[in-house]
Amino acid sequence: MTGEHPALALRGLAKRFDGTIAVAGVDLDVPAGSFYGLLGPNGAGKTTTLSMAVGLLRPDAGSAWVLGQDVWRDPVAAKRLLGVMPDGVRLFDRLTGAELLAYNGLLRGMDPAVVDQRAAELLDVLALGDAGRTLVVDYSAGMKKKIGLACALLHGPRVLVLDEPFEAVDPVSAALIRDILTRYAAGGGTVIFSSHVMEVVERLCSHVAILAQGTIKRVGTIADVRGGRSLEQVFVEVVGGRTATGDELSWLSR
Ligand SMILES: Nc1ncnc2c1ncn2[C@@H]1O[C@H](COP(=O)(O)OP(=O)(O)OP(=O)(O)O)[C@@H](O)[C@H]1O
Repeated sequence: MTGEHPALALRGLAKRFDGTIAVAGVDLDVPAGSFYGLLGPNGAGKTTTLSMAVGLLRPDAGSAWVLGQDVWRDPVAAKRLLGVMPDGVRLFDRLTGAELLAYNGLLRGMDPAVVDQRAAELLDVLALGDAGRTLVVDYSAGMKKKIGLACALLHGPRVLVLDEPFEAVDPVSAALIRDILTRYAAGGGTVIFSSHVMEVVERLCSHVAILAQGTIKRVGTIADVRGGRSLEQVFVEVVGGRTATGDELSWLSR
């Protein structure tokens, strides 16, 4: 039974790299059926947190559960429920998009006929149909995002975890991805994605967490976190940041 569990539950997740604390003890509950945005500035620890949450990076401390399945104790059960689009992880890029999808489907033990049918549909919906015979290594950055999303969706996961899905994606493709994710969430799936883009999170998400310096600074529904202000105002207040005095870079002025 997974019905009563959060889609994703993180407790005390922590990671250090060579003495630098990347993630300093993250607790988070992502309700099943929510559309969850993980916001944070560069270096906040978003990728590290999501990688530990989905079983790609072993935490120094803490635990992660997907719909009640322990990601680190029972990775196979957890990964069956998960679709993941990591950031910066190399795809097997000497394959065409269609071959990459077939490879992913067969690795997951799916029926080849189902893989073929879903792969064709995903390539078509993501406007990658014409690129079906192009090697992924020759795809643009945005096309790589889209084939990564197709790989994450292929087995019909219950929970989708996407690292920066809108980065390097043109507005038309971004709208396409938004549409697919909205339909997926409307069908009962849970989406959690990291982003720097306030408008996307504000437009799509039911919930948001703001991460800075490896800890969660704000968490809740979008309305609760905003508290009547814009998300950008809250983000800047939480994250801080230096204000230019106007004297810097004067050598750039003609
Ligand atoms: N493999 C690694 N080795 C050493 N340091 C790392 C490694 N991965 C991440 N870090 C450090 O951990 C911190 C958090 O990085 P992380 O990539 O999780 O942040 P992020 O919020 O995803 O950033 P961005 O928005 O820029 O992608 C940073 O200080 C980064 O330099």
